[in-house]
Amino acid sequence: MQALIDDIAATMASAEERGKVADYIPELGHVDPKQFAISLATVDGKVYSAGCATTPFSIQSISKVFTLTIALGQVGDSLWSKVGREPSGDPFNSIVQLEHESGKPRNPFINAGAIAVVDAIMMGHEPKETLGEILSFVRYIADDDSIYFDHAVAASEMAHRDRNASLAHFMKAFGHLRHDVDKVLGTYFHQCAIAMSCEQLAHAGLFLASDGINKPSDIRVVASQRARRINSLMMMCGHYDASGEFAFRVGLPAKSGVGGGILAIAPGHGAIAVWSPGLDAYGNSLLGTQALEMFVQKTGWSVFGH
Ligand SMILES: NC(=O)CC[C@H](N)C(=O)O
Repeated sequence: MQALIDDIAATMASAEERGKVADYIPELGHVDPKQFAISLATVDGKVYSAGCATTPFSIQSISKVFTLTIALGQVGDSLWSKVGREPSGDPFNSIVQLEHESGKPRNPFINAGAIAVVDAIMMGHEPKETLGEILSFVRYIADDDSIYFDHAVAASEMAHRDRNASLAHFMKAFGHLRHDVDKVLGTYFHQCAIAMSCEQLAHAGLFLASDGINKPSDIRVVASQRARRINSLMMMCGHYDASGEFAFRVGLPAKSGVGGGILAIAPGHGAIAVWSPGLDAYGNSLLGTQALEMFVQKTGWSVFGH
C-alpha cells in the first residue's frame, strides 16, 4: 500500500496542470499551489502517507461533515426540517434555489445548508461556545489536540462575506435562521478555517469508514445508520454540481473544500485525505480528484465495484 501512495504522490508531483488556487478568500490565495499530500488511515489502524501529509491547510467545506454530525447528534432528524438532502446541481455558493424553495437549502454541504446547520448547533449560545464545541469534537475524532482555527483565514472570509451574507439574510427572511446573521457567519467562517493536515483529516474521517466507530479507540461516535446516511450525503452532494462527475470517476463518498482538500471514505477499508490547493472550475481540488481516481483504480475500493 505504501508503494501505491508513494506512486500517486510522485505522479502528482510531476503534473503540469495544477488548477487555480481560490482567491475569493484573499488569505487562501497565498497558498503555494505546488503542494500535494495524501494520507490513508485504515480501519485496522495503519497509516500510509506521502507528500506534505503533516502540513496543516484550511479544511473549508470539509468541516461541513463534522458540523452535520454534531447537529444530528444534538437535534436528530428534526434537522431535516431546516435543510434538505438532495443534490443541488448548482455551485456551492448559489442563491437561486433558495428563492424557489422558500429559503430551505437543498443539502447540508452547499454554503446555505452549512450556514443553516451551524445555526441549528448554536442553540442560543454565543459563537465562542459553539466554536469550542466544534473544535473539541474535531480534536476528539482526530485524537489530536493540536488542531486549531486559522483566525487569519476566518477574518479574511468575514471581510469578504457579501455572498455568504446574502445567503444568510435570505434564509433569515424566510424564518430559517434563529440567530443574528453576523454571529452565525462568524461561527461558520471559523468552522471553515479549521486547519488540519491530511494525516489528521484521514484519522478524523475513520468513524465514517467503520460504521460510526472511531479508530483506533473503538469508541462509537454515531450509530451505524447515521454513518451510512452521512456517507450517502457525501456521495450525492459532497462535490456540489460536480458530485455526479466525482461519483463517476472515483465512486467514494467524499467532501471537498476550497482549500484544496478532499476527505474520501472507503467503507470497511479506511479514510483517505488528499490535498492540493489548485482547484477545477467547480471549486474542487484538481489533483486531489485525480489522485483519488488513481487510488480507486488500483485498490478497487470504489463502492460501485472494481
Ligand atoms: N466550497 C467551500 O469550501 C466553500 C467554503 C467557504 N468558506 C465559503 O463559504 O465560501
